[in-house]
Amino acid sequence: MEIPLPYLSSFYAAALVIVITSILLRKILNPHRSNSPPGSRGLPLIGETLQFMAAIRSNRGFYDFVRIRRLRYGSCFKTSIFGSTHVFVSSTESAKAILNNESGRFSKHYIGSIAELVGEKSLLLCASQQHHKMIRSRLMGLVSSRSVGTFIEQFDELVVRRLGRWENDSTVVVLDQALQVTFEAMCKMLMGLEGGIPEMKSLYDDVSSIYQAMLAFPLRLPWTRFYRGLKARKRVMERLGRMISERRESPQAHEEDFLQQLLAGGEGGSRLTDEEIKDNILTMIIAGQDTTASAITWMVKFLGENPRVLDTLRAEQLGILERRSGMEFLTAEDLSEMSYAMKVIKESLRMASIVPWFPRLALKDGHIEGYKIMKGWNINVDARSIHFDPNLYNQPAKFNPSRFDDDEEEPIRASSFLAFGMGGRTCLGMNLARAMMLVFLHRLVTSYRWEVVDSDSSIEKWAMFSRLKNGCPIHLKRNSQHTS
Ligand code: HEM
Repeated sequence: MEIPLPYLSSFYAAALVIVITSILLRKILNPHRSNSPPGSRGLPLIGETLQFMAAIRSNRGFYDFVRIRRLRYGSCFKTSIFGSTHVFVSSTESAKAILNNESGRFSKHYIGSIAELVGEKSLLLCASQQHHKMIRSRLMGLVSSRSVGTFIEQFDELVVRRLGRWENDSTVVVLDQALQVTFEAMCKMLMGLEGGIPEMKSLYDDVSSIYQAMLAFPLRLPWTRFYRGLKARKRVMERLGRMISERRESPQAHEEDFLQQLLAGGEGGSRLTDEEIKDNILTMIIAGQDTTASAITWMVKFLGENPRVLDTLRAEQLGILERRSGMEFLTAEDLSEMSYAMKVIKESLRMASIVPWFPRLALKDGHIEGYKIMKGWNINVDARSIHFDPNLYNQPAKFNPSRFDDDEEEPIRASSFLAFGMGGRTCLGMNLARAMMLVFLHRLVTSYRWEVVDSDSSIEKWAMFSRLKNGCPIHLKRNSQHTS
């Protein structure tokens, strides 16, 4: 049946009047919206949560949700996820203002499910500046130059042992190897746990379940990912609780690891509570293991795809290997000589943008990039977009470590490189992360030649940090002239 033309045009005219009236009414009833950042709030109540969840479950990764909207709306846009308004910003000026937070207008804020999984006493979550300062100062012992020095040698021992087990002419999955070695390193440093004991395997599985639950829909039903994460957290907390009790009963029986330092208390008798200690040990494992392992995996992939860069890197690393011949494990001094490797690391971190955005909460009404921001909104600094901004990085999609040369005409400014964040919440473990990446790189390029077997760049579903789905499988040939 055909609808007569006059009816059709009056239908369209009526629809147009309704749309215009509703836009005008919304502006009159809610004056704040007029200067609000562009973007869609999606459906009533659920907003754009379904689209966000779809991105998490896709092979393009959860950043794709942000990327699409950034292209559609520009460098500052808003959306609504899990019942809250989220604003994403990607100019370096806004990033500096928000992350340095001199105005005190912002605090750190994660979605509730993450807070429940890592624990409310975690450094990652401390919202009050004073509480954050206290916890951070107590955790600083982990990254003192003495601790980092000891850690480098311990980590090198673990890497040498692991790479020594790889068979010539075989294929290994870099992500699996890196996750295991970074996990062993964190457990050794934090709790004095040695690899190979059965406890480590169950701890590894529990930490993986917690990680996998971080972006899951927060449903507490026994078959859900979130519920499994909460159960795993409970087991980790119980295990840490038992460890703390044993150490209190016989303090001399334990070596000087980080847990022991925390139990001993700081200068002036300041101590963290058991809850603070447990939440922060878990935080360090999660923050330290997954990020660093993902970064190592991307780095190996980028190097495999850029043979010239790999040749320059190998020449530098073989030079260092020869200079230190006969010495056992790498030291902080050795790492300080790895200037090209350091640029490879920076470039890999830029391109991988492991932590793609940094979440904050607006504590007051205010303005960002000329738009009105309301108290209680989530403000996210989109670091990935800054890392790929062609005004800041020439040919941003090209893997080019030399862009970090000191004598570059326009050196890269601190606010353009946000791999470890900026301001008071800068990554606590960045020196450990850099050290792990340098050590892994040194041993890999001096012991093996490799080819990336599967160049697929799909992102792992549900991953909180950007991780390659195939884990980057590489085929290895032992470098017979230069084994350590
Ligand atoms: C390549 C590896 C790593 C990357 C890319 C990375 C990245 C980041 C970033 C971007 C932040 C700041 C987030 C924000 O401002 O919202 C951060 C914070 C943090 N990172 Fe890392 N991280 C890495 C490794 C590590 C390691 C090895 C540890 C510990 C052993 C660690 C512990 C932490 C902690 C505790 C915080 C919270 C700091 C605070 O709020 O004061 N990270 N990390």
